[in-house]
Amino acid sequence: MLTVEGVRVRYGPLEALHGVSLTVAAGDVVAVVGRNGAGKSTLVRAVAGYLRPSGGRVLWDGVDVTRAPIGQRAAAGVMLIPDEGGVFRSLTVRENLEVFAGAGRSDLDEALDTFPDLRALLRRRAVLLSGGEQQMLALARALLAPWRLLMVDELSQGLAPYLAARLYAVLAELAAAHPDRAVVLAEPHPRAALRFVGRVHVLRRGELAATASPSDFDAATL
Ligand SMILES: Nc1ncnc2c1ncn2[C@@H]1O[C@H](COP(=O)(O)OP(=O)(O)OP(=O)(O)O)[C@@H](O)[C@H]1O
Repeated sequence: MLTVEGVRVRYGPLEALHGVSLTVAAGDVVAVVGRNGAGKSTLVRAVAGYLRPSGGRVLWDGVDVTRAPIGQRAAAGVMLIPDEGGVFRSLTVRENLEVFAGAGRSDLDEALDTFPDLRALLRRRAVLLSGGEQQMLALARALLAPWRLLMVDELSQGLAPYLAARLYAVLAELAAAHPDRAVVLAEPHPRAALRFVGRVHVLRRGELAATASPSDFDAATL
């Protein structure tokens, strides 16, 4: 489904990714781990189209989308929840969900059934939500879009461990229920995510340093 081939990304004079290659197949739930600054966010942003690689290729269903705009990739099912969550802070919870559900679609039940805590918050502005509630809203919104590849950058950031575990479990269940879908978790602190993923890609200083099964993954390799 996704093939990343030798992708390089530069920020001005700094090259943050030095030719990273990996694949994600339908049904996969994978973690991309690495220390702060290793290049995790850069990689998922390049896949989603927020950043233009300076080298290499991103293939989606075999089609070269390296230079395709974000909207075109999103329409094809490639979705990123960025590390700042990406919710519209001045809109209410309901409005945030409706924007993503698309014109004419009023059925928010699928997302609200998955995150029932949001039902009581529908009229609250996103800016007033706690960090955990904002993460739930960001994920709930993503569920309303027609995603096939969902990448979440630092899902566990600022969350209580029980809540992070619940959100990982929701994503893993969604991937299991829809074998044509895949989930990529970019995580600096991978321990809590490991039991939900089938594979771990370790990024180190902009390079893919290792790929391991969660049981073989050794945090010392970070
Ligand atoms: N907008 C930017 N301008 C310049 N350099 C950047 C920019 N964004 C990231 N970098 C640099 O690129 C490298 C990779 O950063 P990136 O954010 O991808 O790492 P990360 O693994 O996601 O880290 P973290 O876990 O801290 O989010 C780092 O050296 C970082 O300083």
